[in-house]
Amino acid sequence: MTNRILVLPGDGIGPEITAEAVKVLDACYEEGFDMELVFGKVGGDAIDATGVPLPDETLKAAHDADAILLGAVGGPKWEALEPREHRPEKGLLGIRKGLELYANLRPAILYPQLAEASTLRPEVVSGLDIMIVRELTGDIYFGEPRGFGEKEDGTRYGYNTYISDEKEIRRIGRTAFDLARKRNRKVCSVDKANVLEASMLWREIMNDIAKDYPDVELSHMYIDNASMQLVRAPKQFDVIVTGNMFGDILSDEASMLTGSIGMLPSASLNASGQGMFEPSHGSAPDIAGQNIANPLATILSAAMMLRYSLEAPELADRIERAVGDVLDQGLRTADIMQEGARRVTTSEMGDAVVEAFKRLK
Ligand SMILES: NC(=O)C1=CN([C@@H]2O[C@H](COP(=O)(O)OP(=O)(O)OC[C@H]3O[C@@H](n4cnc5c(N)ncnc54)[C@H](O)[C@@H]3O)[C@@H](O)[C@H]2O)C=CC1
Ligand SMILES: CC(C)CC(=O)C(=O)O
Ligand SMILES: [Mg+2]
Repeated sequence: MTNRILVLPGDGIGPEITAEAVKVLDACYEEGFDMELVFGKVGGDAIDATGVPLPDETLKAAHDADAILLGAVGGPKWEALEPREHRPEKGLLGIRKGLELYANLRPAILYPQLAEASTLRPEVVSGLDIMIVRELTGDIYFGEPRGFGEKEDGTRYGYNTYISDEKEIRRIGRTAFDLARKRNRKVCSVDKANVLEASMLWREIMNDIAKDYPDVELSHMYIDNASMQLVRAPKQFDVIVTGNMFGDILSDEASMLTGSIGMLPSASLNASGQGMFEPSHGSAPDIAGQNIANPLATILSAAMMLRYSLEAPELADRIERAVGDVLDQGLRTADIMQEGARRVTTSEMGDAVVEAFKRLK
């Protein structure tokens, strides 16, 4: 069966990094992986072409695809655009919601070759392998009402609603516990249940789910403490399960433990296993167009796509080994550059991964 992959390069460094992941997918194709790539527009790229960040055509193509590979969206060109529903980020959120991609998996794995690139001492991070499970279609990013208002005295305000419902909490909780069973059987649920009602319900439901998983250890941590613990002693964590906003922030923090945000891939899955795969970072406008961005997070996201949505785990393993191989060779983009290593461009890094992939049959 032909695997239909929708590629959405997006904005900023998006086109540069997705091009490198596509090279790796092409190498899979050359070895018999049956796929068809379809290209589409989202974010600022779509706004420039059609006036909206998520054209109907893109959403339909997303529904029709077996998996989606996305670069990143957003940038200064569109950040003050009105109406705000038409800003690039709404295109990304629209796909997540439209396909009900509620389970965002963000693995923070330290490649041993990058121990020196981590912001923490090697002994604190060596062997680091955390799975952050972030709820992706609820929380304050989607809660209504939201908007701006004005008080009687003329003071303006902005407001959002943090709402978590039982169904959403249960399904993401189960995702986390199921994953923990395949790992080290430890789930840490991160919330702010000392202050927020939405978090109090979250914690109650997590405790309830835990009754079905007596073999998995559940702990709870407040988000402020978790942010601190993640840089104090990150190896205490196995699976972290948390809400949309806390997970967004914690995963960027965790990325620095692995050397760079350019190393952190992600999978966003729905109940039928369909998924969107994208690096955890944004469109990096500060380095866009210079061929210096790290494409490895996107290449590793393509590997997650092969593992989680397209039933080709052996190709996923091989891509991950190829990434290890290029790091062994001492090849580094600017963000993970180390003394004695060889600095390479975005496209040189992609070429090197393809070369290693072909060699590591
Ligand atoms: N999934 C998405 O499409 C996301 C989009 N955004 C959007 O991206 C734009 C920029 O947001 P920022 O807050 O600056 O976050 P960002 O993640 O784009 O960049 C933060 C910093 O990390 C660096 N960086 C990011 N990816 C890199 C890579 N692959 N290689 C080397 N360095 C890398 C950037 O150069 C920058 O210094 C905004 O419009 C934001 O809304 C932000 C996060 C996620
Ligand atoms: C548009 C943002 C919510 C995207 C983001 O920062 C993320 O998913 O990490
Ligand atoms: Mg983010």
